[in-house]
Amino acid sequence: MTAEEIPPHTFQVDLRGLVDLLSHHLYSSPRVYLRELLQNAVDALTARRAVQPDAPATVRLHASAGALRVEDSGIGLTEADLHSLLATIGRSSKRDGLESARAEFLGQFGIGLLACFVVAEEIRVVSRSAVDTSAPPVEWRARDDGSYTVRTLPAEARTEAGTTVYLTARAGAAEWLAPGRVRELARHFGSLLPYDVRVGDEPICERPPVWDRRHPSPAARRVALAAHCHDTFGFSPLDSFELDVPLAGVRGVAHVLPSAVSPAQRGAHRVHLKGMLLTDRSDELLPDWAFFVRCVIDTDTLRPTASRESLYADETLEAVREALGTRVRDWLAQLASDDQDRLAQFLAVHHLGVKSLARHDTGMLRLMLPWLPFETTDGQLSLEEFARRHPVVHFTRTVEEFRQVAAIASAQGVGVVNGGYTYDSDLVEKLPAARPGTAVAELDSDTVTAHLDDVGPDEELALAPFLATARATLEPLGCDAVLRAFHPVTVPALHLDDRAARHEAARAREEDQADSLWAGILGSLRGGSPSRTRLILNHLNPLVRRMAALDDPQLTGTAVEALYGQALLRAQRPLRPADSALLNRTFLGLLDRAVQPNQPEEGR
Ligand SMILES: Nc1ncnc2c1ncn2[C@@H]1O[C@H](COP(=O)(O)OP(=O)(O)OP(=O)(O)O)[C@@H](O)[C@H]1O
Repeated sequence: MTAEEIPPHTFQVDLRGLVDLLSHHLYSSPRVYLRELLQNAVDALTARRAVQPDAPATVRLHASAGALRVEDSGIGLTEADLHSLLATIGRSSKRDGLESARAEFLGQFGIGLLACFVVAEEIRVVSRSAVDTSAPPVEWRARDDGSYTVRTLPAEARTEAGTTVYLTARAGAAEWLAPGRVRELARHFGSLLPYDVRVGDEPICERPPVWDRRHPSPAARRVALAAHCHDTFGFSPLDSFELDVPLAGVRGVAHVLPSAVSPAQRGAHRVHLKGMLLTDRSDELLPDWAFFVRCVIDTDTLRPTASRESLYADETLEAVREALGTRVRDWLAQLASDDQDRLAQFLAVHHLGVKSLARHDTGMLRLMLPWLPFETTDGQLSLEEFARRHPVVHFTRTVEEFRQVAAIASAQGVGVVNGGYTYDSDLVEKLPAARPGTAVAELDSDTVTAHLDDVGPDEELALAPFLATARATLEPLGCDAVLRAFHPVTVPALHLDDRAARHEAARAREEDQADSLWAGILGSLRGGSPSRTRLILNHLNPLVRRMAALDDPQLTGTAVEALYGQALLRAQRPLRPADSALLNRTFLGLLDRAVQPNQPEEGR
């Protein structure tokens, strides 16, 4: 028994479902309907010019209450075209040709006209072919329920070749077809189109684009670019420079932001495709590190996605991104050689971006070495200057370490760079690659302690009781007391910890603040011999010497606690509850001592 033959079926499309899909999911706003109309008109002009180079090339938009008319002098359509192209969703005349011919057009997906249903309940197209001159004008009338009619019109209904699209607004969408709105949208999307496009009588194109205009002087050019930036992005740029990547068919301009932005904030660049604005929110056009510029470009090589609101991620986009990145980099190099005032201005705002770039780009690091600011024991300095002053570039990995050791190290003539800020230690470590011959070494608290002078054995012995009191006082705080001689003499005590001790301190802090379950878990993490912090008492400091000579152990204890508290504050450490309590206690204890009435002398 053979299976019964079932004839093949064709998909039915529910247009209302499709329009809903387009309006709510594909396009970001109903306003794109106008872009699709402009784009179809422009493609029709391009197609006609390809066969009739001298043909007129105009687009006219006329808006009036709830209705819009878009008239082009393009290639036009025959009755057969209407059936096969307009009535078949997904069919496009622009995909039929060779790849090279296709590249001339903006559309390709065959869904653009549907976008009009987002704002219109009826679309009427009246067209006359420029190719088949004997063909009569034809009319296609489609409703949003998916029904359409086609009829032939008398020759006088349209004498010229070309197409007119009429939209009738759907309920609630009339505002999208209002004259003011149409003018605004036409300017927004079409200002760089290479044809004569008008709303009513008003031209909307501003050709040539600002980057292709001639200016009487570089200064005039700068002013014009700044004005363009202000109009387009709403800020006055720190600088503007041209983008020109002929191989990728890209022309445009980049404006440098005048204030700092987070590197995480993605760029919002404006991308025009053959003049038509594709998106004003492109974040994939430039490498991430170039977050300090905003671009406007016109290209004929990049491809849009179906929503036409972002770029298709392919090798071309990759190549364009790289080429534009190189251009931004060249601009920086040029500033470094020709306009150092402006470079300083730029770096004051955007040094983070440049540092991030220099991490992966030794050439850029080399170029920027004299300019990028770093915090060092010699003050705010470039690495170039710092390396010139110090035979070894010592650096710390954290801001905390820098705070602990900076004063001590510099008193000993050891220069230190604070590598604790974003990217800084990476850059210091890259220094030998960018500046051959430079020695770089990490400095940590152990290295510093090793550089501090021991106190002689006799003195150490003599001070043993004082040290014993100091150790007993600091024991409950998990801190050792050590006596050393170091400069500057004005620093009485140093609070030092290594990373393990800091980790342990953080754990202990958590444990203090945690509820009992957490405290149990955190407590079980405690290592066998917890790392301890150290209070290095400076034997050269007069106050410490006087303390060592006290014969009142209670006062010695309070004084040692006070030094501990002061050293913590100096290192800008987070205070544990026990540390805050200690600070209060010692402050009040010392105050109490200070305000004691003089003991009456015996016998008086
Ligand atoms: N103004 C016009 N003049 C001549 N032909 C037109 C016009 N508007 C539309 N067409 C024809 O209708 C076809 C379908 O248009 P539609 O806007 O739906 O898709 P598309 O422009 O081809 O592609 P996309 O979806 O990428 O915009 C076009 O390929 C074109 O052949």
